[in-house]
Amino acid sequence: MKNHIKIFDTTLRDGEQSPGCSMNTKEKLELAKQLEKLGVDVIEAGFPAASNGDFEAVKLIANTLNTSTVAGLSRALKSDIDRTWEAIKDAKKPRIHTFIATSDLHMEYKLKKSKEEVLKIAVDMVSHAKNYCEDIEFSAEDASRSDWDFLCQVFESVIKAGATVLNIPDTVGYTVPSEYYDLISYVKNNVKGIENVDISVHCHNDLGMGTANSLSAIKAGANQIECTINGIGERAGNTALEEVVMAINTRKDFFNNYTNVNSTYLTATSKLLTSITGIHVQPNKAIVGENAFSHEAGIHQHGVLNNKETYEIMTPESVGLNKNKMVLGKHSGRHIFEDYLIKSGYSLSKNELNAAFVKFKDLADKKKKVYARDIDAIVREESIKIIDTFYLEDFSISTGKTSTSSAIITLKRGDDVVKEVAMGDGPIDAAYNAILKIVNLKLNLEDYTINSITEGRDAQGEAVVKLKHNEKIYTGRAINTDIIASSIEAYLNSINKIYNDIENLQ
Ligand SMILES: CC(=O)SCCNC(=O)CCNC(=O)[C@H](O)C(C)(C)COP(=O)(O)OP(=O)(O)OC[C@H]1O[C@@H](n2cnc3c(N)ncnc32)[C@H](O)[C@@H]1OP(=O)(O)O
Ligand SMILES: CC(C)C(=O)C(=O)O
Ligand SMILES: [Mg+2]
Repeated sequence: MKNHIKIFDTTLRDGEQSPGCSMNTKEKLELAKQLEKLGVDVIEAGFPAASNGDFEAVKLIANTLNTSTVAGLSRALKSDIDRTWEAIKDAKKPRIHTFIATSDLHMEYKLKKSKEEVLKIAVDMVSHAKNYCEDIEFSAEDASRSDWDFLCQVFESVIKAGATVLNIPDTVGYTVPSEYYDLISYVKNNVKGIENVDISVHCHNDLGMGTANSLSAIKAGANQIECTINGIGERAGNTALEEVVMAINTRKDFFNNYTNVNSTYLTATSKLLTSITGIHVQPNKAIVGENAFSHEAGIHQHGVLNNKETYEIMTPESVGLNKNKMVLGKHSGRHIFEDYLIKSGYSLSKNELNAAFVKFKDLADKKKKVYARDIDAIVREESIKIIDTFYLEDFSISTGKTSTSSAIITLKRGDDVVKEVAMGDGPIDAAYNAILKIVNLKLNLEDYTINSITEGRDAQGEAVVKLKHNEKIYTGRAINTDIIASSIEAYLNSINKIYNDIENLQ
């Protein structure tokens, strides 16, 4: 029997506590809806007593969501709990989450209270919250640095007072996996009534062990993980949701657990958070980093070309990405280089390929990034076979919000100059339709992308166009600060490769 691990997302509360991650009501609601779509069990929407703005955001989220439980955080203080209930009372599934610190350090210096006082406050406030709501989570802040027996005493008492979820936070990211495993096991074995409540863990990343500690805790019997998208949160952040979900999915053999999260929405959710906060994910971040499914090393690329499982433990599709990325660089080998050239529509002899590969390696030694245009230049040098049939002489585009786009394209073929006009769904489509009238080919546009490869208002846009002709894919590329020009040139580049093949066959 597999066990359900509940995912408690606190991006909107602990995540929002990261410097620079404050969100307004509209942004919080948008993210909350995405988290519900992602399938998280509990969304901690905020700390209603923190500000009127947070109160309104939590209330709006509570009134909008349908399937996820909506939790609001409160100190162990009547006024905080009252304010939280006011915000979440209309939720389909409301939860009051209240907390108080149990470590000697926090009790002495922060709360200035004795153990007995803290125990009483915890019980009284859980009882107070229970008057409002059935679902009550109690967190013992700084649990991992607390006296274990005192912690058990507090937990046993709050269960009697009505707590339905016990959270054992590693508030300052201090613990390590085996110690945390022992702590969860100790609590499980020494708290009466614990079998009737959920055991939750909430880890921070100060030593980079948030995910490892959370996973170790579920091995010890925890059944709720508190986490955030992209791992944002206080200081070095919280356990990253995408990491625990994919670890549980990927290592079913080890954990024998499942979550309700639809992992194919992970990338979209991560990107939504980045677009709201403006805080980018590091490229080597597990699951959602730009390099998480990229390969640059030749030995790896060769393995992946033969069987992706050689170097990919999960598929890019399973996290909502289209495909992996093969980066051509100084560590790449002949197999991937040849594969790239074939997919780009080049047909080189063995000797040409070898010579181009040597030049590519020399260039990669000098440049940090080798772009497609660099490889095009190398290949063109090596293979005089690719001769442009068509040159772009001129273009003129007319487009607007309410008018249909039209394009006039002038191409040169040898000494002939041909001009055509066409309409289209947008300027690029109009331009491509005009070119098609001139080149007289039956083509299928398989893919079109435009990316900026430099920064600023004068950024260079690289257009990549994949055309299918007679079952073969031809990739055209072009770079220009004018993205319409680069789009037209990339299309022509692809067409010239097709013509090149046609002429070679004759
Ligand atoms: C580990 C965590 O992430 S805990 C959550 C942390 N999140 C936040 O703090 C964000 C929201 N916080 C806030 O907006 C503000 O801190 C507020 C509104 C909650 C309180 O603001 P203020 O009243 O100005 O107090 P301030 O933040 O300076 O100090 C905290 C007070 O709460 C007390 N306190 C701290 N934790 C708790 C608790 N769990 N239960 C009861 N009281 C607590 C402190 O002892 C201190 O009390 P004092 O004012 O009597 O000395
Ligand atoms: C409020 C609690 C759960 C918390 O964020 C922590 O202890 O880190
Ligand atoms: Mg926290």
